[in-house]
Amino acid sequence: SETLDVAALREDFPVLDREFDGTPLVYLDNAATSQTPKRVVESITDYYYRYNANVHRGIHSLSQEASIAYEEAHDTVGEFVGTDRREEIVFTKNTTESMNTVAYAWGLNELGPGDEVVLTEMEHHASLVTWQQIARRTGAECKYIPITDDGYLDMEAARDLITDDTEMVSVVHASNTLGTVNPVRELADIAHDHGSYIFVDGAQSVPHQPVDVKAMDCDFFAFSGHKMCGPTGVGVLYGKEHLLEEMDPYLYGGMMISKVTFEDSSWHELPWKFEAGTPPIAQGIALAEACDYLDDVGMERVHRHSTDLARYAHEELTASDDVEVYGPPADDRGPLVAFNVDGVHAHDLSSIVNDYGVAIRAGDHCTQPLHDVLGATASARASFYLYNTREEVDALVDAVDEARQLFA
Ligand SMILES: Cc1ncc(COP(=O)(O)O)c(CNc2co[nH]c2=O)c1O
Repeated sequence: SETLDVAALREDFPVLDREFDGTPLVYLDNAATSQTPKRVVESITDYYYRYNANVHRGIHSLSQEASIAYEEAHDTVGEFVGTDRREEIVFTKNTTESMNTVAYAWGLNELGPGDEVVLTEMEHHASLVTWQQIARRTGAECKYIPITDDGYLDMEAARDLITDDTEMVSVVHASNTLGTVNPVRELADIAHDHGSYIFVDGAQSVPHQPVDVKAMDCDFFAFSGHKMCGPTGVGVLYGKEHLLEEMDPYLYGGMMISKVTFEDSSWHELPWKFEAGTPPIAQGIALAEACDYLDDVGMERVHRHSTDLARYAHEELTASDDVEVYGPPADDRGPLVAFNVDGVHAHDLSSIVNDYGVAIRAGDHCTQPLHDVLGATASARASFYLYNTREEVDALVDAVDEARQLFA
């Protein structure tokens, strides 16, 4: 069917049965981290119970099993985002480390005075602070594509800002604050027309919509396992093979080498060149399981379900004229709403709705410069996923109303 059987899916997530003093949990903080289905958790226990061993093909059978499972996990994760080359899929700790890998291994070597890195005003600190500091260390300059009043990227400004001096465009695919989904293929074409690379931050898009890195033509792409039904401790860096081939490693040590003498060393083949030391073996295998889980649910259905909930929440919250929701209109956004209620600080709001079992986030969502642009010191944010329901949106709206009464 075209819709999700949410009641059946919720059976996969025991944590959703939690109660606090008899009040059922209403988990609406999925942009921070998603919940983890039983079969993903079981893949971790199965690894530790049956074939825990260090990888990279130790001679013994247990290591062979662990190595093959870990290597094939790269294939499964690659297929999930549209590449059939495991050489293009590096497992890291998280999106943040994936971005730092390119900023250090490429940026530190290639950037210098006169070079420019073009970001957007809606970047997460994982890319904004990283490129800002690498630019500071190399003498390069960061520029920021502004957003329009209704939370879209100003594409006319983008065309002016991306020039032949631009060496890297780093852009969030789906904003974790505005809900804006950016035209990354168009941005990739503009970047490439000027001889620049493009890095797409997919932390909030891969969990929620079908992603094809080849159709997008991005040079680098990053996302995190814990936001897409996977465990914490594993992230992914996708890179076009020839670019990763040309890049120096980011971290040095065991596993990432081929030959080592006292004088010098040579590197292992891709993607292992970028996976120094003992990698997140169980986590990588579990991330592949999470990809299979989401494929079984159906990413088009996940996307439709989550964005429908965000649309409903937007409409219900803005029915009160003291609520401001940031970002694009209700019917053109990713699966989240960041908002403020006049007279109720976001932290107070999230604390009060928590008394009703509703878990949302309050703060800057690691987008402080964006909040400066929005003229808000903080915002509350509800973010949805495949296991949330319209009744849970109603619980949010009712709890917000309780907060409103308290502060009236
Ligand atoms: C767009 C975006 N980029 C990068 C990251 C960093 O991911 P990590 O390295 O796995 O932490 C996040 C996490 N965003 C959030 C983490 O907590 N609340 C959030 O909105 C994000 O939303």
